[in-house]
Amino acid sequence: MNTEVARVEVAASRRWVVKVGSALLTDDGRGLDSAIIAQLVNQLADLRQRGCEVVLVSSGAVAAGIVRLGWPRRPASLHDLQAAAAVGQSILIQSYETAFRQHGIATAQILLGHDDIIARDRYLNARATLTTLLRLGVVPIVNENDTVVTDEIRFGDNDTLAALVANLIDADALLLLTDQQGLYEQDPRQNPQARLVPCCEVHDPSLDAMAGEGGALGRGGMVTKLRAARLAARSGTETLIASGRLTDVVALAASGAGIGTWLRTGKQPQNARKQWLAGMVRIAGSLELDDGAVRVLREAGRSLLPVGVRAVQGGFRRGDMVSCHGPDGREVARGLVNYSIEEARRIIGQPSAAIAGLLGYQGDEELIHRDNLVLL
Ligand SMILES: Nc1ncnc2c1ncn2[C@@H]1O[C@H](COP(=O)(O)OP(=O)(O)O)[C@@H](O)[C@H]1O
Ligand SMILES: N[C@@H](CCC(=O)OP(=O)(O)O)C(=O)O
Repeated sequence: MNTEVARVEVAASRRWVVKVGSALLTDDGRGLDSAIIAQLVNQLADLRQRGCEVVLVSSGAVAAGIVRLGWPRRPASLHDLQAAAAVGQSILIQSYETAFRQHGIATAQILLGHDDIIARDRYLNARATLTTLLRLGVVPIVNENDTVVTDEIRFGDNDTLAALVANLIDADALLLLTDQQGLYEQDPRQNPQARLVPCCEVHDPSLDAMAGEGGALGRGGMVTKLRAARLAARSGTETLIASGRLTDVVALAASGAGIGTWLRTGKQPQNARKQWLAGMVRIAGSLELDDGAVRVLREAGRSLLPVGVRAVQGGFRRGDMVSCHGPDGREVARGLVNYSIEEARRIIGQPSAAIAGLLGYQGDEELIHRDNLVLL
């Protein structure tokens, strides 16, 4: 694996997901470390100054809540953990909002479960909200919705959540900040002589034997980071695992400096994204397009508007995958549809400006947005 090429490519990344683990943020469970938060926020503000978009995925709610409630250790009971997360989440978000405000940057709290990203209709909603926030210049701060999820809080798996967010917004790079310099050939807590892996193809099977579990806070360790990097690679996102304690780690990562462990996708991002979208779900229906719609999809890479659709078939709901055919019956594209079949029947053949009048509410102007469309 050519480390130099990898770093130069990643230095060109524009859309970043940065994930910060509890181990780093809470000094291994001793409450939120405001110095680390301030430092991190300064660095993310600088990244924004370079013209990059940033989504922050931050853990730390449970650890902050435990300290606020005066509990001596992490509880075993699921409901206690959920209560601690609820207490800690507001402390966490308040700390970030205060720190980002110093830079004139607004933040947004986004609480998600894995199901919110896997269910097709919620996927579209989450994607639209996140991309709208990025367009508005806001930094979304994502955490698990610990009040309602159970598996995630049990396994403490914000690494997977960060990867799913990277898929959701087609991030160019995923930066996993933790308390180690990167992935070592063996857990350095067990073998301090272990060597750092600087760069590797993400699907290389030799990595599995290297990655071990997490520290005292009982989380996923490098196992979930490696799994997250593999998930992120589905949408062409490159992953860097690095130490959040390294001075200027974000700037170093963004300039392609030789730090941490890069896990490369080995694929063109566009191809990876299309394959991922195409292989995602079963086809729930079909749309018959007119010649004009086929042409703009193929030649101009545009979204599919209701006006270019002549007929619809199947039993699809918002967020389902549908296939799009030309007048000659040949399949030209597949994509995630913004309306159910009942709604689609009422708006096809009509200009988007008429949607509000036809449905009684203003939905998306496209039947399928170009970001959710794969040409065949
Ligand atoms: N091969 C490895 N290289 C580096 N760290 C490893 C490895 N295997 C296991 N680990 C452990 O993973 C921990 C980081 O993961 P975790 O505790 O889940 O942190 P975070 O809160 O940042 O997600 C490290 O402190 C380390 O003990
Ligand atoms: N939602 C939990 C996340 C726990 C978690 O994933 O922790 P980590 O492995 O440190 O990223 C919290 O905020 O405490």
